[in-house]
Amino acid sequence: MGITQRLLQLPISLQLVLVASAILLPYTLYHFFLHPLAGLPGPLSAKLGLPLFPFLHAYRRDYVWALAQQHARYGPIVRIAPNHVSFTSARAVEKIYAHGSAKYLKTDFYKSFQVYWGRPSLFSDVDPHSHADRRRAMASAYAMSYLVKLEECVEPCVDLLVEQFERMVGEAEKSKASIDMAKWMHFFAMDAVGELAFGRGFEFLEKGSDPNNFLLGVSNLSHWGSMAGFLTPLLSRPARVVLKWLSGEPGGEVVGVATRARIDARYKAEAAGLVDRQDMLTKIIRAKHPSTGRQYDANDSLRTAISVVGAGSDTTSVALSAFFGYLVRNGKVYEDLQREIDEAFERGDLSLPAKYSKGVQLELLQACIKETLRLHPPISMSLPRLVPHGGDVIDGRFFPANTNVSVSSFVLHRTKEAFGDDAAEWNPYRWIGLDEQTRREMERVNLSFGAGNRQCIGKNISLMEITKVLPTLLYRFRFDFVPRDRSQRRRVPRDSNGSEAEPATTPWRTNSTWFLDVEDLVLEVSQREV
Ligand code: HEM
Repeated sequence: MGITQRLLQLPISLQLVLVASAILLPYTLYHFFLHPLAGLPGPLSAKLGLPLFPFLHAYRRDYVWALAQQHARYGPIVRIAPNHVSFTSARAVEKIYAHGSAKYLKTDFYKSFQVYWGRPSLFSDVDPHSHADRRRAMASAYAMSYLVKLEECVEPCVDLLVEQFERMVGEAEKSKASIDMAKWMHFFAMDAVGELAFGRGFEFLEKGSDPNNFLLGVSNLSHWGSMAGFLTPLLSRPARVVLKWLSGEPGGEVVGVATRARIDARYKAEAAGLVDRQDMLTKIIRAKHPSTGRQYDANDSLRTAISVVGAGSDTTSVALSAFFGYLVRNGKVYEDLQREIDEAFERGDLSLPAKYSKGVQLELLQACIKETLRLHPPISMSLPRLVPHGGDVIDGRFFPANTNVSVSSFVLHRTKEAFGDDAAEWNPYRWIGLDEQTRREMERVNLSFGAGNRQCIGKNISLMEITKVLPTLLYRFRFDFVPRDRSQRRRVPRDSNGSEAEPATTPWRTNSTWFLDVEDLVLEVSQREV
């Protein structure tokens, strides 16, 4: 009997396995032995040609910790997917995210968001020319000179947050309220961004709740985006359905539903000449395409405003929550910071709510914010870029054109090479009293807001929000972490080093999707005598 006949006599399932192996074998052998990245260390799946490692850990919401483990095991250069290399050195940062250079472009990873919303936004646009046009058109909405106007829009949210805390403390037994700071910081950041980008907050602070599961929708979208990014070329309709199922309901479409009506109403008011409010939405609607001079249409404005919500809400809320999570565990810093804030109020430098221009002068406060963003960078995904035409040398090794390369801020910021022996610790004093040279070296490896042409355009807005709300809350209230036993926790907490933490001593749970989310940060809040 010939070999073909013998094979045909095998059970059909075995025949299918053999056919699949015959097709896949050359593919895996190529990736293992012949691919230009073959020989680089990394997870086996990458060597076999499968993007399983990043996808699986995005799905499990533990991407940053898994990546940190790979680097601890293999060193500063790791092949994490068939065509994706992760680095952890200052030299790689300088090459990949060089300032003033558009050589290394964003990869298809970002296109997953285009697939979701139909067209690119300022954040997800991978084309350097249309991105440059968008960035120029939107520059005035983010300009430093406009910040004072935006600060006025955010102020009612700070007042409302304080009122709600006063109410909760007033109603609590012994005037000590257990408040989930992660939830309330999320409400604050989302309402603030709503005021800026949609002309009105989303009423989370007013209601103290999220009846339409809007925040869950944003969080599920962030999970979706982190998984989908690694599969972009394969994002067929069935794959999208499966990803949607994996990331859960509701999806990001709740954002579109909640925001469309606001944009339409503002367009009508704008046409009738009834808009005198100076917020980002005014700028977004009036923005003109730099080349054609034409205004963007309502769909474009909606996408731009949604991208402000996507990029500017969870990031700020994560930063605020992480700040409290670290502060309550560091008594000495808390004491010093409280003194700095109280003295500023006594001198009359700060008033309620705190002004950005004054808060920015508080040295320790600013150091605490910087340190929080260092150790807990709110964007948890690495920011992949394409090696340009002709290939390039990174970290002493040549990489061919179109290799995906990235540096994870989370992993880089925790290396001793970047931040010294105590890199894994929250130590705000590291940012104080630096000579110019050391400060520049630390900034060189500080990727919290990204770097280069695609650096965060909303950095000043978010620092304004954070600098207003923190001294205001810390002046009015005392925050303590009261150890809780396991039965009081919704889930076993994970500390920011990724390990399952002792529930009694860890104030939060963290997750790594697009954002390094903070959850379940319940603190005991009481009013201070001021
Ligand atoms: C603590 C708060 C924030 C952090 C840590 C943060 C971080 C970042 C990072 C790392 C990037 C670069 C992403 C990449 O290279 O792929 C980025 C981009 C961006 N951010 Fe932020 N962000 C924050 C707040 C905000 C706010 C409040 C806004 C809007 C009001 C905003 C709007 C944007 C936009 C539009 C981009 C895309 C810019 C471009 O590609 O030209 N961000 N952000």
